[in-house]
Amino acid sequence: MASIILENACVEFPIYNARGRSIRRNLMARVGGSVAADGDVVSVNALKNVNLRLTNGDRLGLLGHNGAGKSTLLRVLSGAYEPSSGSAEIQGAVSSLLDITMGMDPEMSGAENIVLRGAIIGMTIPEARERIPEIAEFAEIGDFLDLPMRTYSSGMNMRLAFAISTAIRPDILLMDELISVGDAAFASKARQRVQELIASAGILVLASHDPKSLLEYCTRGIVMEHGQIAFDGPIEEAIVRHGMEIPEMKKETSAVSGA
Ligand SMILES: Nc1ncnc2c1ncn2[C@@H]1O[C@H](COP(=O)(O)OP(=O)(O)OP(=O)(O)O)[C@@H](O)[C@H]1O
Repeated sequence: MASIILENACVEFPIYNARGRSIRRNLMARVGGSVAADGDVVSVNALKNVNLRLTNGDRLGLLGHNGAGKSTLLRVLSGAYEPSSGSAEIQGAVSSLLDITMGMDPEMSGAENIVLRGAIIGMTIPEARERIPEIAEFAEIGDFLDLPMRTYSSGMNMRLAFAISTAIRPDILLMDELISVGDAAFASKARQRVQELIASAGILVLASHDPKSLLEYCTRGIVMEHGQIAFDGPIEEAIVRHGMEIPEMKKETSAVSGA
Protein backbone atom coordinates (compact mmCIF):
# COMPACT_ATOMS: atom_id res chain seq x y z
CA MET A 1 0.00 0.00 0.00
CA ALA A 2 1.59 3.27 -1.12
CA SER A 3 1.34 6.39 0.99
CA ILE A 4 2.99 9.78 1.35
CA ILE A 5 2.71 12.01 4.40
CA LEU A 6 4.52 15.34 4.51
CA GLU A 7 4.15 17.38 7.66
CA ASN A 8 5.40 20.95 7.70
CA ALA A 9 8.15 19.91 5.30
CA CYS A 10 10.67 22.66 4.62
CA VAL A 11 13.70 22.60 2.31
CA GLU A 12 16.28 25.34 2.66
CA PHE A 13 19.36 25.80 0.52
CA PRO A 14 21.95 27.84 2.40
CA ILE A 15 24.25 29.90 0.19
CA TYR A 16 27.31 30.58 2.29
CA ASN A 17 29.30 32.88 0.06
CA ALA A 18 26.52 35.37 -0.50
CA ARG A 19 28.33 38.41 0.87
CA GLY A 20 27.22 41.79 -0.26
CA ARG A 21 23.76 43.16 -0.70
CA SER A 22 23.86 43.02 -4.49
CA ILE A 23 23.87 39.20 -4.51
CA ARG A 24 21.09 39.20 -1.97
CA ARG A 25 19.08 41.71 -3.97
CA ASN A 26 19.71 39.71 -7.14
CA LEU A 27 18.50 36.51 -5.51
CA MET A 28 15.47 38.26 -4.11
CA ALA A 29 14.56 39.44 -7.58
CA ARG A 30 15.13 36.14 -9.37
CA VAL A 31 14.04 33.18 -7.31
CA GLY A 32 10.56 31.81 -7.24
CA GLY A 33 11.10 30.44 -3.74
CA SER A 34 11.80 32.98 -1.07
CA VAL A 35 15.06 34.22 0.34
CA ALA A 36 15.98 34.76 3.97
CA ALA A 37 19.20 36.32 5.19
CA ASP A 38 20.96 35.69 8.49
CA GLY A 39 24.21 37.63 8.63
CA ASP A 40 26.34 36.52 5.71
CA VAL A 41 24.33 33.37 5.03
CA VAL A 42 21.53 33.73 2.55
CA SER A 43 19.15 30.81 2.23
CA VAL A 44 16.63 30.00 -0.42
CA ASN A 45 13.49 28.56 1.09
CA ALA A 46 12.52 26.21 -1.73
CA LEU A 47 9.74 24.53 0.30
CA LYS A 48 7.96 26.05 3.26
CA ASN A 49 5.67 24.13 5.60
CA VAL A 50 4.31 21.76 3.00
CA ASN A 51 1.56 19.46 4.28
CA LEU A 52 0.51 16.71 1.93
CA ARG A 53 -1.18 13.32 2.25
CA LEU A 54 -1.44 10.92 -0.64
CA THR A 55 -2.68 7.39 -0.70
CA ASN A 56 -3.29 4.57 -3.19
CA GLY A 57 -5.21 5.73 -6.23
CA ASP A 58 -4.22 9.40 -5.91
CA ARG A 59 -3.18 11.13 -9.13
CA LEU A 60 -1.69 14.49 -8.22
CA GLY A 61 -0.75 17.26 -10.63
CA LEU A 62 1.83 19.84 -9.48
CA LEU A 63 1.45 23.31 -10.93
CA GLY A 64 3.41 26.47 -10.31
CA HIS A 65 5.56 29.04 -12.01
CA ASN A 66 9.28 28.49 -12.59
CA GLY A 67 11.02 28.29 -9.25
CA ALA A 68 7.82 27.70 -7.27
CA GLY A 69 9.22 24.49 -5.74
CA LYS A 70 7.80 21.67 -7.87
CA SER A 71 11.12 19.92 -8.58
CA THR A 72 12.20 20.31 -4.97
CA LEU A 73 8.96 18.71 -3.81
CA LEU A 74 9.44 15.85 -6.29
CA ARG A 75 12.96 15.33 -4.95
CA VAL A 76 11.66 15.17 -1.38
CA LEU A 77 9.09 12.59 -2.52
CA SER A 78 11.80 10.57 -4.27
CA GLY A 79 13.94 10.56 -1.13
CA ALA A 80 16.75 12.50 -2.84
CA TYR A 81 16.24 15.42 -0.42
CA GLU A 82 15.48 15.16 3.29
CA PRO A 83 13.36 18.01 4.59
CA SER A 84 15.52 20.51 6.52
CA SER A 85 12.67 20.61 9.04
CA GLY A 86 9.32 18.88 9.27
CA SER A 87 8.93 15.29 8.08
CA ALA A 88 8.42 13.17 4.98
CA GLU A 89 7.09 9.64 5.40
CA ILE A 90 7.07 7.71 2.14
CA GLN A 91 5.75 4.11 2.03
CA GLY A 92 6.18 2.08 -1.14
CA ALA A 93 8.69 1.65 -3.94
CA VAL A 94 9.30 4.98 -5.63
CA SER A 95 10.30 5.44 -9.23
CA SER A 96 11.14 8.90 -10.39
CA LEU A 97 11.48 9.55 -14.07
CA LEU A 98 13.31 12.76 -13.14
CA ASP A 99 16.91 11.85 -14.00
CA ILE A 100 16.60 8.77 -16.17
CA THR A 101 20.31 8.59 -17.03
CA MET A 102 21.51 8.98 -13.42
CA GLY A 103 24.24 6.47 -12.58
CA MET A 104 24.90 5.36 -16.15
CA ASP A 105 28.54 5.18 -17.18
CA PRO A 106 29.54 6.04 -20.79
CA GLU A 107 32.62 3.81 -20.54
CA MET A 108 30.49 0.73 -19.82
CA SER A 109 28.52 -1.22 -22.39
CA GLY A 110 24.75 -0.99 -22.78
CA ALA A 111 24.39 -4.41 -21.15
CA GLU A 112 26.54 -3.40 -18.16
CA ASN A 113 24.60 -0.18 -17.81
CA ILE A 114 21.32 -2.10 -17.76
CA VAL A 115 22.63 -3.99 -14.72
CA LEU A 116 24.09 -0.84 -13.11
CA ARG A 117 21.07 1.41 -13.61
CA GLY A 118 18.71 -1.52 -12.98
CA ALA A 119 20.29 -2.03 -9.55
CA ILE A 120 20.01 1.71 -8.80
CA ILE A 121 16.27 1.69 -9.50
CA GLY A 122 15.64 -1.38 -7.36
CA MET A 123 16.22 -4.53 -9.43
CA THR A 124 18.36 -7.31 -8.01
CA ILE A 125 21.53 -7.97 -10.02
CA PRO A 126 20.28 -11.40 -11.28
CA GLU A 127 16.96 -9.84 -12.28
CA ALA A 128 18.68 -6.97 -14.11
CA ARG A 129 20.94 -9.48 -15.92
CA GLU A 130 17.99 -11.60 -16.91
CA ARG A 131 16.17 -8.60 -18.31
CA ILE A 132 19.04 -7.37 -20.53
CA PRO A 133 17.61 -8.84 -23.79
CA GLU A 134 14.10 -7.53 -23.22
CA ILE A 135 15.29 -4.02 -22.26
CA ALA A 136 17.75 -3.87 -25.16
CA GLU A 137 15.02 -4.94 -27.56
CA PHE A 138 12.67 -2.23 -26.32
CA ALA A 139 15.48 0.34 -26.63
CA GLU A 140 16.21 -0.81 -30.21
CA ILE A 141 19.96 -0.63 -29.73
CA GLY A 142 20.71 -3.81 -31.70
CA ASP A 143 24.39 -4.79 -31.93
CA PHE A 144 25.45 -1.77 -29.86
CA LEU A 145 24.40 -3.63 -26.69
CA ASP A 146 27.95 -4.77 -26.00
CA LEU A 147 29.68 -1.54 -27.02
CA PRO A 148 30.55 1.30 -24.61
CA MET A 149 27.72 3.79 -24.35
CA ARG A 150 30.02 6.62 -25.39
CA THR A 151 29.69 5.20 -28.92
CA TYR A 152 25.89 5.64 -28.86
CA SER A 153 24.03 8.48 -30.54
CA SER A 154 22.17 10.73 -28.09
CA GLY A 155 18.90 9.15 -29.27
CA MET A 156 20.20 5.65 -28.47
CA ASN A 157 21.38 6.88 -25.08
CA MET A 158 17.96 8.23 -24.22
CA ARG A 159 16.12 5.19 -25.57
CA LEU A 160 18.21 2.87 -23.40
CA ALA A 161 17.89 5.10 -20.32
CA PHE A 162 14.13 5.23 -20.86
CA ALA A 163 13.82 1.47 -21.43
CA ILE A 164 15.66 0.70 -18.18
CA SER A 165 13.96 3.37 -16.06
CA THR A 166 10.49 2.24 -17.13
CA ALA A 167 11.18 -1.48 -16.79
CA ILE A 168 10.00 -1.60 -13.17
CA ARG A 169 6.49 -1.13 -11.84
CA PRO A 170 6.68 1.33 -8.92
CA ASP A 171 4.09 1.90 -6.19
CA ILE A 172 4.77 5.64 -6.44
CA LEU A 173 5.56 7.22 -9.81
CA LEU A 174 7.06 10.73 -9.96
CA MET A 175 7.41 12.66 -13.20
CA ASP A 176 8.56 16.13 -14.17
CA GLU A 177 6.60 16.67 -17.39
CA LEU A 178 5.53 13.68 -19.44
CA ILE A 179 8.65 12.09 -20.75
CA SER A 180 9.02 11.90 -24.52
CA VAL A 181 11.87 10.02 -26.15
CA GLY A 182 12.94 9.19 -29.67
CA ASP A 183 11.46 9.59 -33.13
CA ALA A 184 7.72 9.40 -33.84
CA ALA A 185 7.56 5.59 -33.82
CA PHE A 186 9.57 5.22 -30.61
CA ALA A 187 7.75 8.13 -28.94
CA SER A 188 4.44 6.39 -29.53
CA LYS A 189 5.62 3.14 -27.94
CA ALA A 190 7.25 5.12 -25.09
CA ARG A 191 3.97 6.95 -24.47
CA GLN A 192 2.14 3.64 -24.27
CA ARG A 193 4.66 2.36 -21.73
CA VAL A 194 4.32 5.51 -19.61
CA GLN A 195 0.54 5.09 -19.68
CA GLU A 196 0.91 1.49 -18.47
CA LEU A 197 3.24 2.66 -15.68
CA ILE A 198 0.78 5.35 -14.64
CA ALA A 199 -2.14 2.93 -14.67
CA SER A 200 -0.33 0.40 -12.50
CA ALA A 201 1.18 2.90 -10.02
CA GLY A 202 -0.57 3.31 -6.67
CA ILE A 203 0.29 7.03 -6.55
CA LEU A 204 1.18 9.36 -9.42
CA VAL A 205 2.70 12.82 -8.95
CA LEU A 206 3.16 14.72 -12.21
CA ALA A 207 4.65 18.21 -12.33
CA SER A 208 3.66 19.85 -15.57
CA HIS A 209 3.03 23.14 -17.32
CA ASP A 210 0.75 21.37 -19.82
CA PRO A 211 -2.95 21.46 -18.89
CA LYS A 212 -3.73 18.63 -21.34
CA SER A 213 -1.35 16.19 -19.65
CA LEU A 214 -2.56 17.27 -16.23
CA LEU A 215 -6.20 16.73 -17.16
CA GLU A 216 -5.46 13.44 -18.85
CA TYR A 217 -3.60 11.84 -15.97
CA CYS A 218 -4.46 13.69 -12.76
CA THR A 219 -7.57 14.10 -10.67
CA ARG A 220 -6.20 16.35 -7.91
CA GLY A 221 -3.97 19.37 -8.32
CA ILE A 222 -1.86 21.56 -6.10
CA VAL A 223 -0.61 24.97 -7.11
CA MET A 224 2.73 25.96 -5.60
CA GLU A 225 3.72 29.56 -5.02
CA HIS A 226 7.04 30.57 -3.45
CA GLY A 227 7.60 27.12 -2.00
CA GLN A 228 4.15 26.83 -0.44
CA ILE A 229 0.93 25.09 -1.40
CA ALA A 230 -1.36 27.92 -2.47
CA PHE A 231 -4.20 25.68 -3.66
CA ASP A 232 -5.13 22.02 -3.25
CA GLY A 233 -8.23 20.63 -4.95
CA PRO A 234 -9.68 19.14 -8.13
CA ILE A 235 -7.26 19.32 -11.06
CA GLU A 236 -9.63 21.43 -13.18
CA GLU A 237 -9.81 24.07 -10.43
CA ALA A 238 -6.05 23.96 -9.93
CA ILE A 239 -5.52 24.64 -13.65
CA VAL A 240 -7.85 27.63 -13.54
CA ARG A 241 -6.33 28.85 -10.25
CA HIS A 242 -2.94 28.75 -11.96
CA GLY A 243 -4.30 31.01 -14.71
CA MET A 244 -4.46 28.43 -17.48
CA GLU A 245 -7.43 27.54 -19.63
CA ILE A 246 -9.08 24.14 -19.56
CA PRO A 247 -8.44 22.62 -22.98
CA GLU A 248 -11.23 20.89 -24.89
CA MET A 249 -10.54 17.22 -24.51
CA LYS A 250 -11.94 14.00 -23.22
CA LYS A 251 -10.29 12.44 -20.21
CA GLU A 252 -8.82 9.02 -20.82
CA THR A 253 -10.27 7.53 -17.70
CA SER A 254 -8.41 4.25 -18.20
CA ALA A 255 -5.11 5.97 -17.51
CA VAL A 256 -6.21 7.47 -14.22
CA SER A 257 -7.93 4.46 -12.77
CA GLY A 258 -5.13 3.61 -10.34
CA ALA A 259 -3.95 0.30 -8.98
N1 LIG B 1 20.37 23.32 -5.25
C1 LIG B 1 19.81 24.51 -5.03
N2 LIG B 1 20.48 25.52 -4.43
C2 LIG B 1 19.91 26.73 -4.20
N3 LIG B 1 18.66 27.04 -4.56
C3 LIG B 1 17.93 26.09 -5.19
C4 LIG B 1 18.46 24.78 -5.47
N4 LIG B 1 17.49 24.05 -6.11
C5 LIG B 1 16.42 24.86 -6.21
N5 LIG B 1 16.67 26.08 -5.67
C6 LIG B 1 15.75 27.21 -5.58
O1 LIG B 1 14.57 26.72 -4.96
C7 LIG B 1 13.43 27.31 -5.56
C8 LIG B 1 12.52 26.21 -6.08
O2 LIG B 1 13.16 25.57 -7.20
P1 LIG B 1 12.50 24.36 -7.98
O3 LIG B 1 13.51 23.86 -8.96
O4 LIG B 1 11.95 23.38 -7.01
O5 LIG B 1 11.29 25.08 -8.74
P2 LIG B 1 10.34 24.53 -9.91
O6 LIG B 1 8.95 24.90 -9.50
O7 LIG B 1 10.60 23.10 -10.14
O8 LIG B 1 10.79 25.38 -11.15
P3 LIG B 1 10.79 24.99 -12.72
O9 LIG B 1 9.37 25.02 -13.19
O10 LIG B 1 11.61 26.10 -13.31
O11 LIG B 1 11.45 23.64 -12.86
C9 LIG B 1 13.94 28.24 -6.64
O12 LIG B 1 13.97 29.53 -6.08
C10 LIG B 1 15.33 27.74 -6.93
O13 LIG B 1 16.14 28.81 -7.34
